[in-house]
Amino acid sequence: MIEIFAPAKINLALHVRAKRDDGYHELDTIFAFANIGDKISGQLSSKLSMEVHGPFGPELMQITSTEDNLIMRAARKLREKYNISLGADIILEKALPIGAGIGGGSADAAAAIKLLVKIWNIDAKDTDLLDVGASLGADIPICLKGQACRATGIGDIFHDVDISGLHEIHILLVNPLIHLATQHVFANWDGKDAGALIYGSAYENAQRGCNNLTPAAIKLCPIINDILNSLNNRDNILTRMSGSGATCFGLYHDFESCDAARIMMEQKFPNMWIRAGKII
Ligand SMILES: C[C@](O)(CO)[C@H](O)COP(=O)(O)OP(=O)(O)OC[C@H]1O[C@@H](n2ccc(N)nc2=O)[C@H](O)[C@@H]1O
Ligand SMILES: Nc1ncnc2c1ncn2[C@@H]1O[C@H](COP(=O)(O)OP(=O)(O)OP(=O)(O)O)[C@@H](O)[C@H]1O
Repeated sequence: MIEIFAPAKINLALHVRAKRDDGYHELDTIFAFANIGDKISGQLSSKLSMEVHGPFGPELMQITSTEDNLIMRAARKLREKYNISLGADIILEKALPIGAGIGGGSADAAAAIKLLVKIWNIDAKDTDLLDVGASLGADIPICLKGQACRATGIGDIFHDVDISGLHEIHILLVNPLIHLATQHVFANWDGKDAGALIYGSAYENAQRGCNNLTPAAIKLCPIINDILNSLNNRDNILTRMSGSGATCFGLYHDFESCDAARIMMEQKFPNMWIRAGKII
């Protein structure tokens, strides 16, 4: 059995710049990952199958059939592209909330691609795998890359950026357990270009940037505003929403401040999904 971690994707800054003719939006974003995520494991088999477990497993099975799961879609694409007749038994441990702006499905698809490349012993070029990922979702290429960076295009053109200091940062994720559909949030964007992220390092871009999908997400899910206000205090480096929401995050220099914020948020919002971890 091989196991691959599928970490939550965090947009430390997300600048939506323009709507393209194909309906997608040009972005400028700083991606990072947290040590909080799903787990995908699997082994070689004659058929392709998947099981879903974990706290968000039942919800995922209710809204998405196994065949439509991004993991199975990625597996079928790989089999077609590399002419593979083997199968695999895949197990997803779903720990990330669904439709949460932290790329859960994208992280799973990327982890499944990595897993199956190993199980099926595929001699694949990284660029070809990125193409397979991109054909399934805008966030999958960055989840395949799995490293903090700046991205433009629809989030698929990567730029080197100084990421020093990021790995020491503690992060608190807070999700109200309200599913926000990415396309609805984009449809409510105010159309104002937030500009390019040209402030230097990833850390500086995070501090000086913003997430200009936040007003659109708050319109659809007003409690995001309460979460952001509660997270925002003098002990943290930054408070922001990730992606199209509704997950918000606080960044902290040390474990103690992050843990104190976790306890405070758990008392205030006992029914929300709240996790403390680190940027990886
Ligand atoms: C907002 C982000 O989370 C930031 O990382 C991502 O760009 C979203 O990536 P994703 O969920 O993988 O997106 P996809 O599954 O490809 O697209 C879902 C929907 O989001 C909208 N979408 C997505 C990405 C993008 N750059 N512009 C868009 O307008 C489109 O309406 C699309 O139909
Ligand atoms: N393995 C999976 N995990 C989660 N969602 C999946 C998965 N496979 C398919 N989906 C579908 O994808 C939709 C988006 O889920 P996901 O959790 O990736 O959203 P998200 O966190 O908002 O993503 P992003 O941050 O990339 O916009 C779900 O509504 C679900 O129907």
